[in-house]
Amino acid sequence: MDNCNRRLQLQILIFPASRRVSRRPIAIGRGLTSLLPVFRTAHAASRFGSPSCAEKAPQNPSSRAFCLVSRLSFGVMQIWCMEPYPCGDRRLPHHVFPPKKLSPDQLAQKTGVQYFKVDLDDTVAMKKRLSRVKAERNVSSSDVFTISESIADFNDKLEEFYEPQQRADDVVSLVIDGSCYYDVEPEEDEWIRVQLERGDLLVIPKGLSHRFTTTPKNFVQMQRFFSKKPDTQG
Ligand SMILES: CSCCC(=O)C(=O)O
Repeated sequence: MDNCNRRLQLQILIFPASRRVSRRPIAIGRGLTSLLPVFRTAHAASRFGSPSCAEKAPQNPSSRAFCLVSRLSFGVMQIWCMEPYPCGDRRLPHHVFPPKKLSPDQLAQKTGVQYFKVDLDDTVAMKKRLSRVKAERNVSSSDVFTISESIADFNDKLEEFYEPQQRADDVVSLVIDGSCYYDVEPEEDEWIRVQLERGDLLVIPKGLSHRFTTTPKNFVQMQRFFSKKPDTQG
């Protein structure tokens, strides 16, 4: 064994993998340091879309990694380009590589999709925003839609909602609790993923191909607004 290999082996013996991860960034504080392995798992999950790599992603869909990373995004809506043929769990992020994020303005320019942040605790502001969207989008009714893994046909529902749809009316949704993804397809096989959380209001213009799924939290409650009766929308 040459000197170089001997040094490498010594390093591995002295700092086994789990310790090496948490040693280097000690200067940034214990709290964040302890999150690093979590970030790494989540990053791996989001970076890779191939079947082999998807297997490296957290197996438990309501994983701690996802919840922590999503909480650390500080409530700003996240939008990114998705790989065209995602393999494995559709609730994983399936970023293109290298990841490409979009701003709400870029999303609007590219797809016509509009996004608003609504402060659900400020009733006056919320009503103002909603009545504007309702007037502009010709909304005549709404319902409250909840999906969670406690419902009997949860997986069937997810299958159903992940089928690409094109609606004759705008799709208007306000997330009241939990989180979800809407994927929109401005060009064939070019998917953009929008992650919505509490207070996010999204308007998908009529005719734009889109699909829906939960995040790994498996729970979302949202108010959906219709220009026709809700029972026409499944
Ligand atoms: C969970 S509601 C989402 C369904 C949908 O995308 C649609 O109705 O077009």
